[in-house]
Amino acid sequence: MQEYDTLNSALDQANSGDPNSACVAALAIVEYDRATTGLIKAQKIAERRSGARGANARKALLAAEARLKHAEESLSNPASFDNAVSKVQEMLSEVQTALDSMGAAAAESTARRILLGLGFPKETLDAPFESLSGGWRSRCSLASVLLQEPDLLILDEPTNYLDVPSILWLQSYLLSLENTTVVIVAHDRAFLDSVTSETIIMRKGKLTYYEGSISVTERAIMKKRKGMIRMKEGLDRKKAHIEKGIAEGARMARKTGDDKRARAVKSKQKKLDERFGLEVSEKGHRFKLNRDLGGYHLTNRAELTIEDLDSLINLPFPVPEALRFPGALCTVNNVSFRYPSSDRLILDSASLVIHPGARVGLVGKNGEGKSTLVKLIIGQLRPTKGNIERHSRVNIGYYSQHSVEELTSTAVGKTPALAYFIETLKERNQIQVDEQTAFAFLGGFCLQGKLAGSIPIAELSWRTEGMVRLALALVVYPAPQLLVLDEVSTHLDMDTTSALIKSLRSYNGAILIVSHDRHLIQSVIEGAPLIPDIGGDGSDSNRESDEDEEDDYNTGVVYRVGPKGRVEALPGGVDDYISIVERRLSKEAVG
Ligand SMILES: Nc1ncnc2c1ncn2[C@@H]1O[C@H](COP(=O)(O)OP(=O)(O)OP(=O)(O)O)[C@@H](O)[C@H]1O
Repeated sequence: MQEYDTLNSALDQANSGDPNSACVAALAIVEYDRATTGLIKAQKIAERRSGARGANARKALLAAEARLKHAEESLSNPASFDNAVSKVQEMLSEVQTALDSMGAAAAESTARRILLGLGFPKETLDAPFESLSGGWRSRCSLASVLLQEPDLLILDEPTNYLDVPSILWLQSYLLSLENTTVVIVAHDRAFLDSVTSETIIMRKGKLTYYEGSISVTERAIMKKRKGMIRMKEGLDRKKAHIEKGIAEGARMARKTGDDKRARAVKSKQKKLDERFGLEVSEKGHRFKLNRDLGGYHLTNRAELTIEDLDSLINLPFPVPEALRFPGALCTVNNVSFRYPSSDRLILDSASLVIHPGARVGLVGKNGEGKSTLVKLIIGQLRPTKGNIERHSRVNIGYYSQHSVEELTSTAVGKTPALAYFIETLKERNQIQVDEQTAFAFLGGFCLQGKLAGSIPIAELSWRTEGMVRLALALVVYPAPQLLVLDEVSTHLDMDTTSALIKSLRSYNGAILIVSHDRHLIQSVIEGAPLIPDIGGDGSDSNRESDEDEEDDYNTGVVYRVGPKGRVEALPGGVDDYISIVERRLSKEAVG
């Protein structure tokens, strides 16, 4: 403490007078203080100890006395004082240069701007890091990486735990970095589409490079694949026609003993064997095997192979039974809510109706009350004011944000997925399911073989993803008429999210989704294409990639759970919400 006091008073001197002398004096005094403390300690030890240990202690005492003498000399000797001053000056100028190059003067204000952009409330900016929860700590780490403005910025799933306002802020921040190359691993399609211009897809251990964002890339792959399929169909028809001609010619040659015809047939067969296959190269010109494909080839044409792009993931959702009695599944009438432990009104006079087969999306900033509204809808919480009516026969399936955490609890984590699935369905839904059926069902969710039968849940190699699939399988197995999904895509990769979107789009039951994933809401609730048309030319070739899209998709309503507990339907859906947020962000940037 004494040393800090010395340094602090030196700092005061530095601010008011000669900084160099003050620094050197401070360092010399600190050294003198240390030496004095060391000497006192050494004296005490030497007094207490006898024998060999006492001799050692006395040696240490002599050393301490020597250090003290040296420190006293350096305080009084003008030559070493000057030497120290020039060394300190050198150090100070190096530090100053480094600080200038880092933009240190503006560092604090930039750090505050980044933290606010990533959603930190003003009052938490100066709170100790240890006091932050896990989600806020990750945001803080992201902020510190952004602050460094490196030449190469690698971000692994930066949008996890970020809400839409923070994601939009991050998008514009990344786009503003002129001298930084950014490499992003992410599953948020809308985010990737807005910030990336090149895509590397890793599949089956192979990396393939593409120009354009993920959606541009996927549309291009689909288009190329469609072209290949058409070409293959044409070739197959042509081949069948030639083969028929050859068979006919050979039959006639045999019947008439016509050698000339037999030779012509043989030549046709040779041509078919050697020169049949791919006719157009990737660049669009006429395909020549020896020019367009490296290596030695026995034939002149390459076999036309069409890569199977269909995702291996397929989440089979059972079909819910229609309710025999008509009526809404859930009606929220003027509901207000506050937690008993708090004064804050989380929801104020909220109203909404969910009809059978409806699509409902909830968007809003972190902490605005989306999950609270969901818990009221499913009956886990009761309104403080107003009322909620539920259809008397409705079966509700609820995937909570905490489903994965529940599965990591020690007791559950030791159980294999299959046993947990059977047991939980029995407990939660009074559904008895036999092993074979459960095994087959989990297989559809990529929990096959040992992954389902013997490996404990906590030891699954792709743990979180596997747990989301298990939790989801449990929620959809009873085929609920109302499926409620709160932040289901946070831990899913893009292939699984796409499979989930497909399953949800064809689900007959009503769906309520809470998500910060704009694409998930837009494609499930608003019926937007599975792969957005970023180019926007709307040509037939682009439509071709939407083979799974239905023209008469039952589009739904997106509600914003906003400030002061208000819940409002957004006529323009997610786009409206994005505009609201962008307006706020640009106001804040000006302010
Ligand atoms: N059991 C509780 N007791 C008191 N306050 C709570 C409780 N649960 C949640 N809250 C508070 O209620 C507010 C709304 O929380 P809620 O989880 O509904 O927000 P959210 O919009 O779903 O947020 P997120 O996007 O982060 O999931 C938050 O400020 C939260 O801290």
